[in-house]
Amino acid sequence: MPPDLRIRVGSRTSPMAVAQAEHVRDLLFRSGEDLDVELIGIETSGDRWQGDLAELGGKGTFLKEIDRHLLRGDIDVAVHCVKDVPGDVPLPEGTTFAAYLPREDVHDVVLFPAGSPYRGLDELPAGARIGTAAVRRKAQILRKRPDLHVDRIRGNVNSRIARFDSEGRLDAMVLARAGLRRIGMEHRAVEVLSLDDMCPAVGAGVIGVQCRTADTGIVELLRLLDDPRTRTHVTAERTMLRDLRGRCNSPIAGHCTTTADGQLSLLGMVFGRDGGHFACAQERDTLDHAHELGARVAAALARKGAHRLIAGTAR
Ligand SMILES: NCc1[nH]cc(CCC(=O)O)c1CC(=O)O
Repeated sequence: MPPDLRIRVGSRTSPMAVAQAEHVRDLLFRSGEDLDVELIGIETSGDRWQGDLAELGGKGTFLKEIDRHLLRGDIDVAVHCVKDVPGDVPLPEGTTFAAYLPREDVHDVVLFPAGSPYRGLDELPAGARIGTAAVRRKAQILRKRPDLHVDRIRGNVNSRIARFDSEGRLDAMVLARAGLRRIGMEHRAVEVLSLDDMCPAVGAGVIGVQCRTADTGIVELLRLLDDPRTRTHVTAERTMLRDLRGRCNSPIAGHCTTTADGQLSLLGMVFGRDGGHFACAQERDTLDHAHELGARVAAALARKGAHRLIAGTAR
């Protein structure tokens, strides 16, 4: 007997994206349904392009190309890092994130070259070079250590680590622990940055699984993988991001958690380019008010000058 349902799962071709798609495939197999799951790698122009992503139209470029495959029916399911889903454009009509997998670790970590005598950002001498592509990380590194140089490094996580090791140009590099874990490189993390020193990106550590809204069978199947607590946290964070009209690489951080007494707590931060200026707001609400909470934190940040900071015009 052929399986009841054949599902084509699309993802980008980087090792991290493939690991995520394989994880979703394994979860689908374990769902108990009779399935045939095929993984389809989609090489996007952003993966081939080695220049500045902003010139290509930003991180959303990857998403748009994968969306097109989903809408055209070349794939049935797309697997994304929620962190990479732009906050300022709506999802394409006719698609939905039917599952958010349980959130993984949200800490950023610091890598050092082999043989480095240093074990933490605090130990680095003035003028040391730190690699990261995220303005959120750059601002928070400079907030603590304005004497360090932050250099852009881009490409997928494996190629970043390969260049970091081979070029010897940088004294340290900051990456997400969740991403390292997915590609089996967690042993490279030397320092784990505290959440106070490095507020995570909106959607950090969350894998989102998208499908066509009209595919009710697949929507129902993916629902089995959905983690309601993660969905609530992502809803609060992404409502905040949307209201701030955060671009893919805006200097915005946001982290929603559930407190011990069962409330939602959302911390939002917006940074100026040099890390010297920032706005910060934290609010609480009940579990059924994730949207309202996100909107309230965004409004509080706006009152504190968030839009000038995002535009890079604060002083
Ligand atoms: N921008 C790339 C990206 N998108 C998601 C992750 C890490 C895993 C996650 O937070 O979901 C990474 C790598 C990194 O930031 O080091």
